[in-house]
Amino acid sequence: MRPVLTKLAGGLVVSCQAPEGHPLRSPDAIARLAACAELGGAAAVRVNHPDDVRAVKAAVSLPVIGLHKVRADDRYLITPTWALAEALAEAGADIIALEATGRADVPVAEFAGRVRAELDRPVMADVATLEQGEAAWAAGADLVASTLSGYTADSPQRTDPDLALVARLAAAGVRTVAEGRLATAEHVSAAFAAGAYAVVVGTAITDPLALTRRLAAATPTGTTR
Ligand SMILES: CC(=O)N[C@H](C=O)[C@@H](O)[C@H](O)[C@H](O)COP(=O)(O)O
Repeated sequence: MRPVLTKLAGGLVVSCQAPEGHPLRSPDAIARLAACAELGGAAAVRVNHPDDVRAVKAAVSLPVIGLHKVRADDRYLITPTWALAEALAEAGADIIALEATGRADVPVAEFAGRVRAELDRPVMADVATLEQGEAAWAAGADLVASTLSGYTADSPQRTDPDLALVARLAAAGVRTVAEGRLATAEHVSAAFAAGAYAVVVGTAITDPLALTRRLAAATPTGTTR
């Protein structure tokens, strides 16, 4: 196993991302979120776009999982092309996350193989289903993440983490990362109990806008403001 992967074992990965229009949308703000993650005990961070990867690499010594989201008709795809993966490696990403739902430009076996061989980086395959996860693992992905469950038509639509998928992937011998809607310490513990190798938490740590909206909506005046 590549050394960087061992650093993630049993650890918390903090996803430090902010979309266009968000008050935290700047590489400097993302780097500050990553610094908080490092001080707080995260094992790694997950970062969108080469500009943010560069800023984070300069600010922290944690491993960086790089991705590049591309807007499609229905949702964001995760690093769906070779050129985007190449740019993330150039920016210093230690692990490349990519779309492994069948919607990348190239089949997952070819994509994962090229990232590992030509970019010399481990691959985190973002999937929505057990079948996609098993296929990505068979294709040589180093990590398989439940990231996209709940965001595709072929996966269960739910508001809590898909820990059933995590458990099934882990039981199939896949090195599995629990990602997507983990929001509490109980979710984190349950993900490891289900067999996760690592967990990723984003919104619940790094998006004060979403957190404010959720709690403001629970106030008597929240819905009228
Ligand atoms: C579906 C999709 O595009 N997920 C993205 C993947 O990088 C991010 O928007 C999520 O914040 C990340 O997966 C962490 O999940 P959560 O924020 O729920 O903890």
